[in-house]
Amino acid sequence: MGALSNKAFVKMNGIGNEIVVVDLRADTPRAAPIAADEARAAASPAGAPYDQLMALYPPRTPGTDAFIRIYNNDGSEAGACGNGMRCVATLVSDANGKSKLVFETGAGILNAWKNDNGQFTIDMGKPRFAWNEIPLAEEFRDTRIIELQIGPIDAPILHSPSVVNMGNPHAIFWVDDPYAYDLGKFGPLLENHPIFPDRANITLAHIVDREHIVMRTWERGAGLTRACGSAACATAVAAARLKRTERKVHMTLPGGELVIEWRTSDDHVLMTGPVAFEFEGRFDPKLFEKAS
Ligand SMILES: N[C@H](CCC[C@H](N)C(=O)O)C(=O)O
Repeated sequence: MGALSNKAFVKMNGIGNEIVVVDLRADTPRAAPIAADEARAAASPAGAPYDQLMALYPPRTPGTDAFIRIYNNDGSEAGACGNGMRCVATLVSDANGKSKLVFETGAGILNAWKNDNGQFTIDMGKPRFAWNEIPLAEEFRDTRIIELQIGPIDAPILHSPSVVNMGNPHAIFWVDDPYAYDLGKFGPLLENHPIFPDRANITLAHIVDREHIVMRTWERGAGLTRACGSAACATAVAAARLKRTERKVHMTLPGGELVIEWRTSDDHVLMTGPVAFEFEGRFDPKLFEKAS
């Protein structure tokens, strides 16, 4: 029997990024990682359709509140999910009354804290820029802009993205209007481009001024979403690296607004924004009969 069968879940969203949270911390014996076909079954219409599922496991490192595994709706696992982390932080804080929390994910340990307005800030850690850390399939000495294009060779439709690893791989294409492109068509081509051996999240971004960026994202393993928090972090960092913005910017995504700050003192990226509760439910065991 899989880890999700008959398990309670909370459906939330982080500015429209569809998030399902499952708390497996009290399971005995300790809950197993969620199999890819089980994650896909949970995302089906008879389950709880999501962009990301955040599964909470008992802490692995003393002093942390939970170990978190993040699943995309195609069953793949991700190292980071900014919007999902704000959802988890809100739930855990509501339950234990703490306004400062520490979580561990596949990408490392991260801190979260509640602001006076009730919104959570997530410390997403340090961005990484080396070509083999993104990762890219071939060496680029400068990842602020890399050579990559789609469309006709002499009139490319999208070209010259910035690349950043924010716990997961991101490519950001700078455009005048992120809504003027068929991202549903180009997103999968770029996500699966051979230059990205681990695939990549694909963002189209427009720099409005030195403190404001408009963007939208085709997510690796989840497709078009209304918001991707780690992409907002990656985009803010990439724009600041190009010296086109300040290190603190507000970001407009299809589902809402985030504030991103790339802190000078330690190079960590801080993401702040709202979350919303939608409903609670329980996964029907029948969903997983065909899943392993
Ligand atoms: N929606 C998420 C990102 C999910 C990451 C995922 N699509 C991947 O890297 O595989 C966010 O708010 O950061």
